[in-house]
Amino acid sequence: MIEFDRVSKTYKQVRALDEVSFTVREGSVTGFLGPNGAGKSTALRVLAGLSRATSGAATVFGRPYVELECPGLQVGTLLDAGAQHPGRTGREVLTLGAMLLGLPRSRAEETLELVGLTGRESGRAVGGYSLGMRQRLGIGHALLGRPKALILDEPANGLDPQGIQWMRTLLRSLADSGCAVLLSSHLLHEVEQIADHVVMIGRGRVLAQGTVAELGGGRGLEQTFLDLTATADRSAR
Ligand SMILES: Nc1ncnc2c1ncn2[C@@H]1O[C@H](COP(=O)(O)OP(=O)(O)OP(=O)(O)O)[C@@H](O)[C@H]1O
Repeated sequence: MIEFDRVSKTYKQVRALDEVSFTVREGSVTGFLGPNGAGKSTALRVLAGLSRATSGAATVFGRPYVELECPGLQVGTLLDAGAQHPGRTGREVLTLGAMLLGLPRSRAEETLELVGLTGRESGRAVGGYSLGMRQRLGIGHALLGRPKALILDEPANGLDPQGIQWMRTLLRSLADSGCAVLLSSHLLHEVEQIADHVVMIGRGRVLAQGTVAELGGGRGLEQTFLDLTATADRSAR
C-alpha cells in the first residue's frame, strides 16, 4: 500500500504540497491528475525518497521508501524517462539494473521482451531512442525487481496509441496480480481508461479523490477536472 499522510513540501516561498493525503491500495491503479505545477512530481519524488517532506509522511508498505529493505525489489519507480545514460544501450541499462538488484541477466532479457524493445532496438544507444522507447525502457527498469508497488510519473508521455494500449493492458494486469500502481498524467482520457481510482490535485492540495465513476459523474473526468482546477485558481487569487 502507498500512503500519503498530510504531506507538505515548501520550497522557499513555494508551497508545492499542502497536507496531501491519499492511499493507493494493492490491486488498484490510481491516477494522479493535476495541471502544470500542481505538485504531482514533487509528491512522487517525496514518495520515492528523492525529496524530503517539510511535514507529514509518505510511505510504501508502511515505511518511508529509504527505510525499505532492498527498495528496488519492492517498489518500481519511473520518475524521469530521460534519466538513463545516453551512451548505454537499452540492454546494458537493464542488465546493470538487474545486477544492482542481485537478479540474473536473464531477467533483463525477459524485461526487454515484456516492454516490447526488440533485439535491434535494445542494442542501440539510449541517446538515439525516441521518447516512447525511453518510456518503455523506463517502465522496464521499474519492473525489473517484480515490485508490488509502482510509482510512474507521466509514463504515457511520448507513447503512440499502440504503446498507450500496451501500457494500459500491462498496468491493469500488474494491478490484477496485486500491485499498487500510482501514475501521474495530464492525459485525462487515458487515466479514465487505465485507472480505477483518481486523485486530483491543484496548487498542492487534493481537490477530489474517488473512483473514476464517482469523479466522472456522467460528465467525464475532464469536465470535473476543469471545474475543480478553475475553482482552486479562483480561490487562490
Ligand atoms: N526544486 C524546486 N525548487 C523550487 N520550486 C520547485 C522545485 N520543484 C518544484 N517546484 C515548484 O513546486 C510546484 C510544484 O511543481 P511540480 O513539478 O511538483 O508540479 P507538477 O504537477 O509535476 O507539474 P508538471 O505537470 O508541469 O510537471 C511548482 O510551483 C514548481 O515551480
